[in-house]
Amino acid sequence: MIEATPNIILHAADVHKNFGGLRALSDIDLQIEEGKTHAIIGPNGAGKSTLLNVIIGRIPPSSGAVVFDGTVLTGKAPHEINQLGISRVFQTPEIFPDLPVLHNVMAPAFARRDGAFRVNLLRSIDSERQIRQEAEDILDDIGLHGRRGDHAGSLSRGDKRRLELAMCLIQRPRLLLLDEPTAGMSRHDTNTTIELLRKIKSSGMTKVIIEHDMHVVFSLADRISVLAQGRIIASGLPQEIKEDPRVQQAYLGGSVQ
Ligand SMILES: Nc1ncnc2c1ncn2[C@@H]1O[C@H](COP(=O)(O)OP(=O)(O)OP(=O)(O)O)[C@@H](O)[C@H]1O
Repeated sequence: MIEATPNIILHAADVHKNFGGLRALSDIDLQIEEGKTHAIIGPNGAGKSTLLNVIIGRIPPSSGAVVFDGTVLTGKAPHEINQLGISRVFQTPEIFPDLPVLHNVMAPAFARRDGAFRVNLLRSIDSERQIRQEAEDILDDIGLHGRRGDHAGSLSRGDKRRLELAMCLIQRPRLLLLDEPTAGMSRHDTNTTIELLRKIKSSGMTKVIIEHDMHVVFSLADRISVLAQGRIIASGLPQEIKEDPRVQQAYLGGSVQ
C-alpha cells in the first residue's frame, strides 16, 4: 500500500491513462495538501477532466494509483469514493430537474446518512427537519433561497451549477472537486461564486478546481498544477506558475495573467 504523506490528503501516484493509442495522462504525480485550494489548469485536451475522472473512479487508470487519506481509491466504484468524502461538481450539472430546488439539496444529505438515495419511512421527523434547515441555510449562502420551491429544471445554467454546488456542500465532503465551476456564468455570478468558494475555504475543506478563467484561478488557488499533453509540466505557487516560461509556452505563447 502507498502511504499518504502527512498533510497530503490526496496523492495521484505515477498515474497513466491511455485511450487506445492516445496517451491522455502520463507520469502524473499530483499531491493535494489538506485544507488548500489546488487549481489544475492547461489547454484544451490536456487531460484535466480525465484526471478528475480517474480520481473519482469514473475512469480506471491504465497504471498507477490514487490514494486518499491513506486509502487506495483505485478499483473502487464512484459511489464508494463519494462515501469516503469526495464530491465533485460536474461541467454539466447533474440535478433532478423535476424536483423543487430545496429537495434537490436535501436528497444527497439522506445519501450521506443512509449510504443510498432511499427514503426511510422510519426516519425521525427531527432529522428530516434538521436536513431541511441545513439545505435552506446552504441555499441562503449560495443566493438561491428565493428559488427553493421552483423546479430545478427551470433555473438558468449558472444557477443550476450553483445548485449542484449546494448538493455537494450538504454532503460535507473532505475533498471537493470542481470542474469549471464558473463556466457559463456572467461576470457577476462568477464573482459571487468566487466569494462563496472563499467562504468554503475558510471552513477548511480541501478543493481541487479545474478552470480556464484565470481570474477565478488566481483569486482562489493556493497552488497550481499545469497539465499539457497529459503531463504535469509545472506545479507551484500562483506567482511561480505565472512566471514559468514552460507554462507560457504551453499556452501557445500567450501569457497567463
Ligand atoms: N473516453 C475517451 N475516449 C477516447 N479519448 C478520450 C476520452 N476522454 C478523453 N479523451 C481524449 O483524451 C485527451 C484529454 O481529454 P480531456 O477531456 O481530459 O482534456 P481536458 O484538459 O479536460 O480538455 P478541456 O479543457 O477541453 O475540457 C483528449 O485528447 C481527448 O480527446
